[in-house]
Amino acid sequence: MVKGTFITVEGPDGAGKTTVLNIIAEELAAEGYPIVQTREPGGSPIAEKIRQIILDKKHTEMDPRTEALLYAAARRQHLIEKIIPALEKGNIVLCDRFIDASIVYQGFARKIGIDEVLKINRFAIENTMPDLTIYFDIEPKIGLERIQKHRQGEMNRLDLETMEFHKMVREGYLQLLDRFPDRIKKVMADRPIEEVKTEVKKLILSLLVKR
Ligand SMILES: Nc1ncnc2c1ncn2[C@@H]1O[C@H](COP(=O)(O)OP(=O)(O)O)[C@@H](O)[C@H]1O
Ligand SMILES: Cc1cn([C@H]2C[C@H](O)[C@@H](COP(=O)(O)OP(=O)(O)O)O2)c(=O)[nH]c1=O
Repeated sequence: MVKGTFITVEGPDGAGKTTVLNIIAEELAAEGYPIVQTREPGGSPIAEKIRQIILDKKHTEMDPRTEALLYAAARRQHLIEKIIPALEKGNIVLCDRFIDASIVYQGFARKIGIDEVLKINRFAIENTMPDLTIYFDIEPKIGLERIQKHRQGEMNRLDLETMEFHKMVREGYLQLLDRFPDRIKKVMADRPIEEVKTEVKKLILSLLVKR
C-alpha cells in the first residue's frame, strides 16, 4: 500500500516549473514535510542514460515512436527505482514532468496519437498515477523568450516550425486539462515567480491536508 503523495508539474518549456518547484521543495522541507524532488526524463542512473540518448543532438534520425518508447522506458525505470520506493516510505514526491509530457509532446505535438501514447505509458507505469498534477500555462512565445534570455543566443533553433510545435504542446496540455479535470489543475504561469509559487503551494497544501 502506497502511503505517500505523488505530485507532478507540467507545462511548456520555460513556464517556470523547475524554478518554482525548487523554491517550494525547499520551503516545504524547511516546514518539516518529507519531500523528494525529482525530474523526468532521468532521475536515476539508467533513466539518465536513456535521457542522453533521447536528447542527443546527433540523433536526428530518431523515429517519433522510438522516442516515445524511450521516454516510457526511462519513466518506468525512474518510477521503480525512485518514485515508488519514496512513496512507500510516505514521502511527498514532487516530480518535474511525467506521463502527461509524453501524451502531449509525443502523442499530440509529434502526432503519434494521444491514445497510442497513453497505451504504452499505461504499460510502463501500471497503476501509479499522480495524485495531483499542476499545469503551468503560458504562451509558448513567452516561455521560449525566458529560456533564450538566460541562454544568451546559444539556443537558436526557434524557427517557425518549432514555434508551431510549441503551440501544439500548449494546445495538447489544454486538451488534457479538459480530459482529467479532477487530477490536473491549471496555474497561470505568466506572472511574477512569487505569485506563481504561492498559488502552486496552496494547491499542494490543500491536497496534503485532505490526506
Ligand atoms: N515567473 C517567471 N517570470 C520570469 N522569469 C521566470 C519565471 N519563472 C521562471 N523564470 C525564468 O525562466 C527561465 C525558465 O524557467 P524554468 O524554471 O527552467 O522553466 P521550465 O522548467 O518550465 O522549463 C529561467 O531562466 C527562470 O529563471
Ligand atoms: C518527460 C518528457 C519530456 N519531453 C521533453 C520536454 C522537454 O522539451 C524535454 C525535457 O528537457 P528538459 O531539459 O528536462 O526541459 P524542461 O526543463 O523544460 O523540463 O523533453 C518529452 O518530449 N516527452 C516526455 O515524456
